[in-house]
Amino acid sequence: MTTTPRKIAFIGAGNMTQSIVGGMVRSGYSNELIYVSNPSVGKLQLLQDKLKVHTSQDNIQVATQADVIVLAVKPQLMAQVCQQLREQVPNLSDKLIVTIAAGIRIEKYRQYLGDSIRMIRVMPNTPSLVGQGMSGLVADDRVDQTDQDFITAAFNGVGATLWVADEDQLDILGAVAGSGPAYFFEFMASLQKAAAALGFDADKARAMVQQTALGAAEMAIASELSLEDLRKQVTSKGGSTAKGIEVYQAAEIDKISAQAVKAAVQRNQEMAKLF
Ligand SMILES: NC(=O)C1=CN([C@@H]2O[C@H](COP(=O)(O)OP(=O)(O)OC[C@H]3O[C@@H](n4cnc5c(N)ncnc54)[C@H](OP(=O)(O)O)[C@@H]3O)[C@@H](O)[C@H]2O)C=CC1
Ligand SMILES: O=C(O)[C@@H]1CCC=N1
Repeated sequence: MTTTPRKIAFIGAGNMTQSIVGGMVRSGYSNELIYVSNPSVGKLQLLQDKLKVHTSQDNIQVATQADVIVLAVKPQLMAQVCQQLREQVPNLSDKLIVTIAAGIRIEKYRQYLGDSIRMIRVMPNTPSLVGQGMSGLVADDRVDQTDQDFITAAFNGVGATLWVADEDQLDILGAVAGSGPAYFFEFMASLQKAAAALGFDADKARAMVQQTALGAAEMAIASELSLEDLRKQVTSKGGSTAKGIEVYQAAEIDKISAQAVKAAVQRNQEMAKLF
């Protein structure tokens, strides 16, 4: 998909912006077209040194120059940041507004930024930094195909994209894929600790865990087998894996994941009300 490059401004230079901007530049998006603002200078300096994008401590300055504004602050700060943009950025309704914040609904942004905005909500994740992100997207009915293609291409540059039907689905995607890297890191850390407890030093334990995670993920992507069948391929009858899997199943791993995802969805819904 070829799209016309646009000037894109990120408001907030935290974890997620660092990942997306890093991934975009690495995938060939011109750093000349990327602007980032943040109140403290440390993160801006990092972006400037590594990626040579434009940086500023002034949200209004970067937002005014851009065709696309990406809101990348914590949900708690969104109202305040939007208020400032609404008051001080000329022609806001001509710009495409993208938000990556969890929870907050498009309807709320219309209250914050004015009823005439056009908006896409994206739910990315931090592996965008290494080009392996998973981003969910949903647009309001004012966004045209050109806007959708532009944002799809930008986020395809940092991984995979999935348009979802509505904001309820985005909450679920966020609870699985947005938060998901944290679940996988938690699980990987637990395996690392298990190996360390049996005598491996932490570095070697980490190396074996992360390479195994990578191999399993790549196999899952490459294979047409179900995840269940891939698991069975490893689980020799009467063998060692069966004993390990028995432990996970006895602890009801499916139930644990279902509870974790539900809890995260619920928090997205709470944030929609709170912020
Ligand atoms: N982290 C993740 O995995 C994901 C996060 N998200 C969403 O992305 C958004 C950002 O999250 P994340 O990057 O983790 O958060 P961070 O806290 O890492 O980043 C937020 C950034 O916003 C900056 N900031 C604070 N106040 C302002 C302001 N008034 N104007 C401009 N910038 C400001 C902060 O600067 P300073 O530190 O200097 O105060 C900080 O650098 C959230 O809404 C979250 O829901 C979505 C998907 C995944
Ligand atoms: O924890 C959060 O609220 C954000 C959204 C998904 C990942 N981080």
